Amino acid sequence: MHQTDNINVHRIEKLAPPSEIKQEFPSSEAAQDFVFETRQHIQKILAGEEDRMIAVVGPCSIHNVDMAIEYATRLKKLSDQVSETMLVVMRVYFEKPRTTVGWKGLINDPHLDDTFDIAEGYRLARKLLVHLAEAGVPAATEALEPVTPQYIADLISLASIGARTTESPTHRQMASGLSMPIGFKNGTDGDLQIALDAMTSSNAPHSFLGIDGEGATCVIHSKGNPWGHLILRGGRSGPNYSREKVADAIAQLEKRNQQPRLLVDCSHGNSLKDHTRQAVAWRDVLEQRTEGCRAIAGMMLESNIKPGNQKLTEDISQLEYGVSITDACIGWEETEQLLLEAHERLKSLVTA
Ligand SMILES: O=C[C@H](O)[C@H](O)COP(=O)(O)O
Ligand SMILES: C=C(OP(=O)(O)O)C(=O)O
Repeated sequence: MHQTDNINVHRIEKLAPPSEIKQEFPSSEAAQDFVFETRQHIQKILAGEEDRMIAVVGPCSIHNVDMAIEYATRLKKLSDQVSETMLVVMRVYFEKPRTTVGWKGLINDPHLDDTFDIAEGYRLARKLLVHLAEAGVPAATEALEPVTPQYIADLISLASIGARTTESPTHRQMASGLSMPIGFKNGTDGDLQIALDAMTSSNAPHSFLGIDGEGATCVIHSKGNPWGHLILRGGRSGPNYSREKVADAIAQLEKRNQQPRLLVDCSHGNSLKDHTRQAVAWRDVLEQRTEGCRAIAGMMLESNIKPGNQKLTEDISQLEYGVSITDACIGWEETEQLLLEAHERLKSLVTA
């Protein structure tokens, strides 16, 4: 008899359920309150009820928890300085959707050596997220694997669905049940339609497959997520943060009776993947906002302790501390400069 299933599967491992990992790294009452309150502020900004902007700032990916904590410590100090004009949320991206193949992030491969110790990945992710929430640093992440939210979503204030998965019904369903506001990136080709459709889809209730806290397969009946928003990230057709492109995005949102609120990702297609161009996008978008474009609710920067990026080598002891192992990021000095500059320019827009 020929075997007809699991032909292309090498091995299947059981994974500790969310409840077990959460018990190891529980979130405190203070952390829960902090996440709850941060989400409320983000919602108010998205609804146009707060004059501040959202600034999602941080590494392309987290590959070293100590490094992430050092980054967060710097960011906390900086966000306190600019808190009157911006709600700074740290990019704490644990899952990387690759174009083809490559390291898929700290959760998938926490030891950076293709051992795929996912249970340890979830432990490290929770350990870091608990630390951040207790230190008063809000976390934003990309929601990629549909089971991951059961492990970490209680500690996340803002999520996004990436350019490669915005068109996926599975991700839209997952988004419909997530507890935090969720941004949808336009497609890698620059197409906005898939993100607009994703907002409509995730705003509706869905019944779909997922896991519960014990790791059992379940049917999840979601209510719909009313806090979907658009993220302009540029694409193969070029950047899409110009006045013209932003006006077109707003018109498309309005035509669909969707809230005309969006975030601009200054990296990816909007920087043509050249980190030195993120500042160009940042300043342009900031000018649009200071000229009165209220629909721009926030901006995103890929930033790290040191600028640029490096290849993930087999000998990880050779990795340079503070440098991204995925997309190139701006360094800390430039991050500080861009946020402080934005703070000065946004002051006049904030009513006491
Ligand atoms: O932000 C991260 C990357 O742009 C995304 O994961 C795709 O990366 P890749 O094209 O290097 O695989
Ligand atoms: C993968 C990312 O972006 P995008 O989906 O826009 O490529 C990201 O923000 O890490």
